[in-house]
Amino acid sequence: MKATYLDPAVGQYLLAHTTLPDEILDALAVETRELTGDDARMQISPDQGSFLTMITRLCGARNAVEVGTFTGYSSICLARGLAPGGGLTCFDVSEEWTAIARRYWEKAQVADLIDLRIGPAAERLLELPQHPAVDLAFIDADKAAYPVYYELLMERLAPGGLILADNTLRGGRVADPASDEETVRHMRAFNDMVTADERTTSVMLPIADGLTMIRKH
Ligand SMILES: C[S@@+](CC[C@H](N)C(=O)[O-])C[C@H]1O[C@@H](n2cnc3c(N)ncnc32)[C@H](O)[C@@H]1O
Repeated sequence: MKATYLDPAVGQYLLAHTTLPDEILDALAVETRELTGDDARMQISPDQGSFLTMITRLCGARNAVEVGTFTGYSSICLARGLAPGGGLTCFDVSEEWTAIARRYWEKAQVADLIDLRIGPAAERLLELPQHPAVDLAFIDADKAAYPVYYELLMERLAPGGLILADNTLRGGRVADPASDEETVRHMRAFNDMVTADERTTSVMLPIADGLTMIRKH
């Protein structure tokens, strides 16, 4: 349970009443813990994975983008929600972590739907054409660069398209005036920028570590 600001009993109840991940995602979570140790905390939570599949499907997304793939959990969830004929373009700097993702894309039978671009996402996103427009994008990489990813994606987003930004609550610390961590300051600045953006409407959801849904007008 990633939502650390929730009462643990409520968190367990919530998980018990959400569609569970399948054995492929469970195996990926176990292998990620074995191979990456503490870095495994970066992986999205099972309830968030179910949400990503559902929202991708509800949007009818055909052209989806992920910034921050790690070992592949969220990319499998996004790919599973794509409309027929759709595709997902993934951006990450790590060959090592995404090699695990590639293995699990094969197991999940979504490898043919995913195009992985290795390198700093702020540079590689510039190569993404404006057409076809992006229907849905998930941002889950280095927090300082969220505003850059947001602008690059907004330029490529279809009217009515969605950006989902992860970790926008930082364990609730964004709302704690005593918290002065660098990533918390970055996330407060990003959240303020999103709220002030008149091109969009947004909703901050208290799922996992905070997930903001931003819809372009
Ligand atoms: C929080 S993890 C992503 C977790 C993933 N969404 C999942 O469900 O497992 C963040 C990822 O962002 C990647 N990353 C960090 N800085 C980056 C950059 N400048 N460009 C592209 N990817 C970056 C890291 O290599 C890491 O895999």
